[in-house]
Amino acid sequence: MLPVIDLAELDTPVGRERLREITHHVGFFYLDGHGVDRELLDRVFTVAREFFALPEASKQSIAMLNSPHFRGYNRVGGELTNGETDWREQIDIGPERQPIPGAAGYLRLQGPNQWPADLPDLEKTIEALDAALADVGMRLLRHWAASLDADPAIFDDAFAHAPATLIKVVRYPERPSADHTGEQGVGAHKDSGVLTMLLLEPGSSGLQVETETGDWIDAPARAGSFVVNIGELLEVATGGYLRATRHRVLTPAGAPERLSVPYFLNPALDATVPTIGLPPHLAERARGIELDPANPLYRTYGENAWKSRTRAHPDVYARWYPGEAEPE
Ligand SMILES: O=C(O)CCC(=O)C(=O)O
Ligand SMILES: [Fe+2]
Repeated sequence: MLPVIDLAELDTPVGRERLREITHHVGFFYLDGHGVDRELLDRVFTVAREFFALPEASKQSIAMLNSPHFRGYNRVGGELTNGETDWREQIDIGPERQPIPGAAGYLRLQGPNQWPADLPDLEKTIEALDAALADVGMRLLRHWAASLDADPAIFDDAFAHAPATLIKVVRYPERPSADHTGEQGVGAHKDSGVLTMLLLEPGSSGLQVETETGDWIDAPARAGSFVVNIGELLEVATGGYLRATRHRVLTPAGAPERLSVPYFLNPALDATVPTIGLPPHLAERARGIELDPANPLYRTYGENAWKSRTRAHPDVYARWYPGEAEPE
């Protein structure tokens, strides 16, 4: 089972050291004591169910294909990980901002969301969730910084102006279905941002996490907890001391469906996450940044995000940015 950390534990040096070691070795844990209102979390899953139950035409009216900013709905099978089709439907939501006129490259990720006209509660609920989780996420980041003997506020600047949080509301249909017998709900990947807080529907399973020895362990939902994991930018910021762990979701076999809401806490698109100068006893245990030719890691969040968005949604990329280079 994944380790459990209570947020209150992190007020002590011993608790912070535990956070640091867990995220050095495992990179994933259950977070208890986060203080986010239970009723809000229930509301998130209620509105998620309502969204997925909308008629296909309503969902398609906010298709991501309409959005040069990679926002909106993707039907089941409309997304790729490692070049393979993921078996999930989802809506991708980011900060509600105007596009940047004349923007090039990753700055084109900034822009408005698409909201379903038939479900006004979705926007309100996601807004409330964003406020609550941004607060928990920033507290965690300060604890991480302190655990690495850095200034606890070292990450604050990168998030102070226009953080590029991404929230997904996801449904994995059951397996097998008439048109899908494969296991890939979402293929093995690292998250591209700083840290992810994952809300799992109570009772659900299917998430698997890769261990240091290359085995896969199950991470079922745990009542009252979020699952937290490190993204690639924290691996980069710590020279690989903290681990951006690969994970995947198997489509539910013998269970009706699975809902999840991953919350990706990301800095501003043009922010470069500061490199943390580790004290010698930690530096000697840093593994270095994983050099995977198939998955380059960038220090600027927007570059990393552009890589992951264009790879996951080649149809959106081709429609809005024809003639640009293959996704990296
Ligand atoms: O749905 C889940 O449990 C995990 C999803 C995930 O890893 C992702 O969207 O990055
Ligand atoms: Fe993920």
